[in-house]
Parts: sequence; C-alpha cells; structure tokens
Amino acid sequence: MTQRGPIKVGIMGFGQTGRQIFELASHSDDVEVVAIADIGKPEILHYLLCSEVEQPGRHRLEGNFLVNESCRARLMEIDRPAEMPWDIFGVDVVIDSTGKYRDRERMEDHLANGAPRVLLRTLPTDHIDRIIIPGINEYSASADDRMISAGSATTSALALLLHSLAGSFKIECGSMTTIHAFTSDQALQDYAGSDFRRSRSAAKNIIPNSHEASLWLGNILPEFDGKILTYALNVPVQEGCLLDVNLVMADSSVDAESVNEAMRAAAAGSPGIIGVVEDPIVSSDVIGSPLSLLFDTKGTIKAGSNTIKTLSWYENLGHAARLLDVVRLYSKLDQQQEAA
Ligand SMILES: NC(=O)c1ccc[n+]([C@@H]2O[C@H](COP(=O)([O-])OP(=O)(O)OC[C@H]3O[C@@H](n4cnc5c(N)ncnc54)[C@H](O)[C@@H]3O)[C@@H](O)[C@H]2O)c1
Repeated sequence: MTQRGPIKVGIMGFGQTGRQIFELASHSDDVEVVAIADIGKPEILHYLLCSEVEQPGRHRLEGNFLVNESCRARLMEIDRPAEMPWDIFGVDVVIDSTGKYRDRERMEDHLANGAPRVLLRTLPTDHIDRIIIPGINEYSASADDRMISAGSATTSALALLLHSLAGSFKIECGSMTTIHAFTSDQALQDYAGSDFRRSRSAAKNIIPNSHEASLWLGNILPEFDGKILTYALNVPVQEGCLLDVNLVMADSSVDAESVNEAMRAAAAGSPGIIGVVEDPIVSSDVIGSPLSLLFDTKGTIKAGSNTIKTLSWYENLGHAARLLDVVRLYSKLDQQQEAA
C-alpha cells in the first residue's frame, strides 16, 4: 500500500463548526485543513478563531493563509461552491459547514470543482448517497459514496439514544424536544425573517421551532421510521443543548433504573461518543464536551405504565468531532479499496 500523508480537508463555511473542525484538525496528526472558503474576510476569520481557542498564538495569518505547526490553509473569500477551485488544493474531502448548501445540486458543484467527496455538516434537503452517524451505521459507508451527511448534532444525539435503548427494549413511539442554544441564523433583536416566531429576539425568548430529525430518522434507523416526532425550543443560552425524549415502551415492566442501566452499557460500548452523567449538571457544564450524547441518569422518570422520559446533553463540539470521524472513516475505506 502506498504511504499516505494526512487527509487533506477543505472547509466551506468557517463559522462555529468550521473553526472547531480546524482546531481539532490542528491538534491531530492525520488531518490537515488545506483550504477554507467563506464570505468573511481572512483577518476577521482569523480574529474569531483566535478569540475562542486555548492557544490563540498558535494560529497566524500569513497573507491569505491561516498557518500553525500542522496546517497551512488558504483562505478564499468565496460564496458559492461552483466558484471554489478545490482541485488546486488536492483535497480528499470538502466539509460544507455553511448550513446554506444542503441540496444535491450544490454538492455536485463541489464535486465538479475537484472535491472527490463532500460531507455536509447538517441534514440534507435531498436524497444523497449516505447519512452516517458515528456509533450507529458506519458499516453502511461505501468507498463509492460521494455526497454524505453526518446528520446534525441533535439528530445524532437522538439517534444514538434510540439505537442504544432499542438494543434492550421495544419502543412503540415517542417524541423529542431539543432545548437548544440559539444559533447564528437567529436575530438578537426582533427582526422580520421568513418565519414568524424566529423573527423574535433570540436573546430574550423561548422560541418554538420545528426540527427536521424526524424526516430523516428512518434513513438512519429504519425501525423508527414515522414513530418519533421532533421539535425544538431555542432558548437564550449560547452553548449547551438538552434533549428531552419521551418514549412509549411496549413492555410495562421497563422502569427508570433499567433504562439507566442500558445507557451505562451503551456508554461503555461507545467511549468518546456516548457518556453518562450521574451528577446534577446544568447546560454550562457540557460546554467543551466532545461527546455526541451525555445521558443524564437523574433525568429518567416513568409516567403511567409505559412512558419513560429521558434527558441527555450535547453541544456542537461533539458534532465537529464526529464530522472528522466520518472523514477518517472514508479515508480508511479508500485505503482498503486501493489495497484490494
Ligand atoms: N451550531 C449549532 O448549534 C447549530 C445547530 C443546528 C443547526 N446549525 C446550522 O448549521 C450551520 C452551521 O453551523 P455553525 O454554528 O457553524 O454556523 P455559523 O453561522 O457559525 O457558520 C456558518 C459560516 O458559513 C459562512 N457562510 C455563510 N454563507 C456562506 C456562503 N454562501 N459561502 C461561504 N460561506 C458562507 C458564514 O460566514 C459562517 O462563517 C448553520 O446554518 C446553523 O444554523 C447550527
């Protein structure tokens, strides 16, 4: 097998997720970010990155390059995938973390411009080659996949919870509400947008919002297709989200402790992805967690004969880490294909 260097990653959208991916890659020896496309100016993107990392001095802006000891990434002020010349950077994969380009057509633009593969930071709006949630369906990935999504932080947390519990219990149906930190597409003050409630100030309101996870859950966990409703409440918290899930169990003998035990076993089987917390934590305690799901045993309660309510924590950093897990998964598949 030929010796390969680090996996070369391009990022479109250097926002919270893009910067977290860059920072994680900068501390790894197997992933190098070589090009970044964003509508922001290089000096502002560099400034934002330095404002939130532990060692800001590591990252230098040298002309249009963002440089540290492990990466030299070209920053390009570009706003459409069709304009970004990925081929000249020799990328292995492009992560689109703009949140703007989620359809096949835009993903095809990335591919046509030299990205061998494109990975969405969020759920797609069209059917694409694969949705991969680390800890659930890595086995389904194929080296032929070109357009991939790693779900979203909320979708991953929900799917991991359901997948873990379905190993021990039969679940009839359920509902999920994510109590979600506000996102950058919300306005700080009341500001007319395309949605009534989302036009209200993120800083002072609990804002009910739809959530798309239910639309794609059947793609990830076919046994839950059409069985789980999903909803969001965006709250005035900057980071840290809480997944509130109510499940109707087929067997009335399932109690809170057996659910907690099943989640402890799931955490032991998926270290780094699922965790369990027995302490009485609050949302700020989860900031900086690289897990995708932190199950809160104190939140499990039973109502009536068959309903179990659970609470789990997560935040965006865990999702950035999973995006890199998916990048590594496909790199391994490519190597296996080359070797065959
Ligand atoms: N962070 C979360 O908790 C969360 C949760 C759910 C959904 N999302 C969505 O996922 C997406 C990414 O998340 P994020 O938190 O990193 O968002 P973000 O707003 O911090 O980052 C988006 C980045 O993409 C850039 N961008 C926007 N349009 C672009 C374009 N046309 N071309 C190039 N760059 C462009 C922006 O300048 C910004 O740097 C957003 O749409 C967000 O709403 C985020």
